Amino acid sequence: MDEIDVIVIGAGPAGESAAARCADGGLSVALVEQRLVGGECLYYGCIPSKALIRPGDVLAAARRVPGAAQALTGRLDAREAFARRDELVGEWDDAAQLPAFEEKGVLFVRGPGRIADDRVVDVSTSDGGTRRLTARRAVVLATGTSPAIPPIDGLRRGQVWDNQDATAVKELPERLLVIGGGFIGAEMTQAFRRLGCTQVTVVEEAERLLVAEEPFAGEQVREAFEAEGVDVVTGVRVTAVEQRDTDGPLTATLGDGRRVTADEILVAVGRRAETEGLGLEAIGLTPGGFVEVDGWMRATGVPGGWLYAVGDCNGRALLTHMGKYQGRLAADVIMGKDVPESTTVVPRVTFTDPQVCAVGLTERQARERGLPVRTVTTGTGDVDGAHVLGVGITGTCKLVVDDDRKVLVGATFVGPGMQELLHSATIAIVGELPLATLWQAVPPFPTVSEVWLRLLEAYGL
Ligand SMILES: Cc1cc2nc3c(=O)[nH]c(=O)nc-3n(C[C@H](O)[C@H](O)[C@H](O)COP(=O)(O)OP(=O)(O)OC[C@H]3O[C@@H](n4cnc5c(N)ncnc54)[C@H](O)[C@@H]3O)c2cc1C
Ligand SMILES: NC(=O)c1ccc[n+]([C@@H]2O[C@H](COP(=O)([O-])OP(=O)(O)OC[C@H]3O[C@@H](n4cnc5c(N)ncnc54)[C@H](O)[C@@H]3O)[C@@H](O)[C@H]2O)c1
Repeated sequence: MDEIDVIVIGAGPAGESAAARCADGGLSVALVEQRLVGGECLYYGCIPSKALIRPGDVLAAARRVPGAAQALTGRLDAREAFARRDELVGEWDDAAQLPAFEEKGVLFVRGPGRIADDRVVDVSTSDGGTRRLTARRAVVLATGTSPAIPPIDGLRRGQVWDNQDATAVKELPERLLVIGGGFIGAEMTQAFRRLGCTQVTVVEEAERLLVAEEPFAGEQVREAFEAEGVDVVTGVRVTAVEQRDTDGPLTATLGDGRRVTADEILVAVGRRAETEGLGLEAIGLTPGGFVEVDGWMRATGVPGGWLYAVGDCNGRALLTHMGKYQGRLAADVIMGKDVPESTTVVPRVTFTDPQVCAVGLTERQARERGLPVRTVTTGTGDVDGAHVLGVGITGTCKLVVDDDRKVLVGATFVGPGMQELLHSATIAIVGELPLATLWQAVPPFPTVSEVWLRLLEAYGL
């Protein structure tokens, strides 16, 4: 029996960050992973998806620049893009990830972990045995999520693509149907169209793409998609899927009677927590759902405060950076540091073109909370920095202001390549900086960050 300070189950970004910080703080740590160290993010999420998006983004950026555009005479080479993706995901091998943990003295155990009792974790090992680990201080769950499969007539897991199939693609389908126009659906729709699919259709049941963001965001992304030849269907569900021959095309029937035939269907309708088979019932929790945590990542309803849940598996914010933040936070709490409870300010970037970069509350969310809201908007393409970047840059930037306190509670920037601008808004919101102070933060000329100036002027500064 191994006795250790902290056991982390799941070595995705959240588990990795919890384990690394505990080890850096001098605790003994065991990291348990059933598949690959790096998790969904590194092998089937953030990294491969961004690798597939990047070539099309660079080409689109160059096309906006007269002089550079004329140099673009060839076509995007999907095979080279796949090769670069393979390199970035380390050929789906985690050998390069392990040394960093070994150097920190982390005990790495490969196999599915399961809670057997309070502070006790059993890991099934490849030789058919079980290794029992006991935690002196804490067990941290970081087991992530898996794709949800919607109840659609005829649709079976395995017959359609999920995020793992899409991000590991080797052969481009001619026709792709994407079910779900959220983060994954929107990003992959455009990536596959730009990689060379001749027909891409995205079907979103809500009234617009990226429905959780400001309404103009989904509308502007839709316009861009349609201009690139994507068929965008919103406010409609897929009701049935049929496939005559295994490996043959699939035909989807939509709620409005339309039928769409495609060579592959990507299902991207959200995630479910990977908490089945974890032994949660042994400690009085319900398996299968997200593990509810308090502001310090401690699982609620578990006496003794020894169980933590970080990253996707607690359902708070299904994003790598938030999972890593929660991992650091949990580690600090386990080490007895006096730390404030988790921030609720979540920055998010949808890597479409135009990108949708948002942080904090949308106007609707702020109003629902009863805040005294005032909003200001400006055109992303209206500043000199955007003119210098290229022609035809469009999009909208918006601030949501708490008008009593004169501080920001939300911000959205839509436009190409806006991701690096977002952190300025995150700092303003987390720091609760008064607008009068933001007015003193002078954006350099000629950069797109001048949208800050326009927004504050629109507010009356
Ligand atoms: C296509 C796609 C693109 C994305 N793009 C972005 C992006 O650009 N930016 C962003 O911030 N987020 C993005 N995300 C979301 C991001 O991938 C997740 O938020 C992130 O991976 C969550 O990290 P995690 O550590 O909580 O879980 P995961 O990365 O899912 O890792 C969990 C790990 O736990 C392991 N595990 C599960 N159960 C057990 C068990 N019983 N025993 C041992 N090990 C176990 C799993 O094998 C896995 O390795 C994307 C997701 C997808 C699907
Ligand atoms: N750039 C990023 O940070 C990034 C990229 C990809 C994924 N992610 C993370 O991964 C998570 C999962 O992504 P996702 O796109 O699967 O989920 P999502 O919640 O972002 O979007 C799912 C969409 O599917 C729609 N939907 C649900 N059922 C449907 C149905 N039957 N037919 C048609 N539409 C349906 C929903 O209305 C929603 O718009 C996200 O929550 C996000 O946090 C982040």
